[in-house]
Amino acid sequence: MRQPLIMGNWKMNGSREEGVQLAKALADGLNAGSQEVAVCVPFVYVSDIRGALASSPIALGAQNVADQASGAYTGEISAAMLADCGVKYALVGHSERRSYYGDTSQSVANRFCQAQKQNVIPVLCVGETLEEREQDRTFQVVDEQLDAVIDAAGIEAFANAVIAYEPVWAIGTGKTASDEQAQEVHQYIRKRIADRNPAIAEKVQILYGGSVKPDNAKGLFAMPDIDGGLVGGASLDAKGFLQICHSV
Ligand SMILES: O=C[C@H](O)COP(=O)(O)O
Repeated sequence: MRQPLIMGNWKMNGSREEGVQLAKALADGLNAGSQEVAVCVPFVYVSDIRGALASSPIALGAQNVADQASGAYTGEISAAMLADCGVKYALVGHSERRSYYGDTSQSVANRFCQAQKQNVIPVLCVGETLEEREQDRTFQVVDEQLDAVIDAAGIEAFANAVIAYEPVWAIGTGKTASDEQAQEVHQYIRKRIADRNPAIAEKVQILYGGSVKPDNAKGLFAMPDIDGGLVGGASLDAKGFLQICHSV
């Protein structure tokens, strides 16, 4: 049985004070349940949010991690620095990183490996654009994004990683994949992992991301291969995010 995981991704939003208030509201409002909850916050607020979450089970995540261990890489944040600040998860390969900042499959694979070396759990984001879906290339795109990491890190690395399927056309658009559309790709990803290692496939959490809201979370999370959500916009509102967390 896989533990459900609900992860908020605050992206580049909010002030320090707003982040602390949001974290405190989540800590106060979260009912004990079977699910794990995490928030991926802006790097500069990691320590403040860590303080606000101190007495809660909510885990801390980062939105990216450097593809190198240390050195002259101006502006980058290493996995060791994240670990040092109590960060448990780091997103790698979010579509906004791939499309706006040129993160390649190779650099995503390097980020994944760097995170694992420091015991930060990488959350590998994969997903197709609308154009790719319309060209019937969804599975091919997901294969390429997954394989780059499997080739670099080895399939065993997925025993300690999370995958997030995020169709780019559903991110921040209000258009959610239907429960069945999302399940189809999640099942495909799990099968792809199972072809190499069935035990790891059974265990790996695969989250859905793309306009998850309080009113669609329950249906998505009820699908057999959807183990929770990576929630963007709706994670900025404590009441709505808590409703999503309580939907599993
Ligand atoms: O990381 C989260 C995803 O990009 C989804 O964002 P969204 O819930 O605003 O569509």
